[in-house]
Amino acid sequence: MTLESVRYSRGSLLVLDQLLLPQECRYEAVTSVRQAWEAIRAMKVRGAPAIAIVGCLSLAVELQAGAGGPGLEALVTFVQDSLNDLVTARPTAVNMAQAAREMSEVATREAGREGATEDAVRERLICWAEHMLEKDIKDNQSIGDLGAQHLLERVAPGGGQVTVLTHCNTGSLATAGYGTALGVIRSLHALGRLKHVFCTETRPNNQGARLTAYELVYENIPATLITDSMGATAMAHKDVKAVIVGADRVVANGDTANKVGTYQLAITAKYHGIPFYVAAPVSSCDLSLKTGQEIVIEERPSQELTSLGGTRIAAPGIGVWNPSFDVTPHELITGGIITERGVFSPKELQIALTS
Ligand SMILES: CSC[C@H]1O[C@H](OP(=O)(O)O)[C@H](O)[C@@H]1O
Repeated sequence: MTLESVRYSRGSLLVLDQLLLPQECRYEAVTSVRQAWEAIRAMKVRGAPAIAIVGCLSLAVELQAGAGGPGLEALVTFVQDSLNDLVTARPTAVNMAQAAREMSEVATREAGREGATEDAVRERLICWAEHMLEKDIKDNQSIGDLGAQHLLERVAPGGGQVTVLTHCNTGSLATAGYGTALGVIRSLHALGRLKHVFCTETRPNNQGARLTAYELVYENIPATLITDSMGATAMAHKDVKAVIVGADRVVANGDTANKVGTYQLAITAKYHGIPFYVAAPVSSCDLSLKTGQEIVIEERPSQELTSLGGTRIAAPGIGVWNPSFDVTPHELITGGIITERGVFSPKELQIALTS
């Protein structure tokens, strides 16, 4: 059985409180968009695809319970207001914003149909959100398989096993299941071609140590935890053949926002001649932005740096800068961008996704 970030059945949404892992595996009911917003903001649920899925499913749960209306106009306004609210929970990952745009279009289109009824529009919106959940798992499996194949052809064409390094959590917990970068690692393991994974500890909330390590142990994948600052020495001494990370937003020129620390790993990988891959669904690609400079980077509360488990560790009075993400320039993404539609160089991405 794989780990589930989300448990959903019509009218009921449970999310795994990831702040409690690995000590406790507790699911929490989400019955409203407001609760979803709070769970996303607090990082109980996290990861670009999982954020969008939980956001849209929370709206589906409210719609199933009869929220919105009466009347088509009031229903559409309720849906749009709810989606606009969800987008504000965390700004960097693009998936929630893309999903909000699409779901909002569905609401407007369905409500505008001749003879449209409130019940029919409600049903269509709920089905749309449910479909997201199914699609994400399939997309991740494609990312995993395409990425593993590409990576092996590049770094181990003659056969044999490979050691890889990954950053942050991009697994089942960050998606509807299987994972993006961690999906590639799962596929390598399933093929018998994975020798070892190095996973970084990662801020905020030590997601690598608490979540990625948990998933790797759970799946019996051979893995070692390192601190973020050990990336260079791991590449120099541990026969790392590729670095694979996820993404919160990939823009038109291939620049990629991902968990802070990604950028330094990409520089280090280039220095060592190690291919650097980004694995992300098309829903994490934002072709409306030309370069990474346009991406809004979320800044997290200072307590995430100054305290550990509720105990203050930093000198009182010290200033804090705590960006949650950084942007890796496209020229450092030397392996490619792995999507469910194929593996593309940053230069190829825009044309590949629009043709
Ligand atoms: C497949 S998830 C992509 C992305 O999400 C994480 O961000 P966060 O934990 O802040 O939600 C991280 O940057 C992952 O690489």
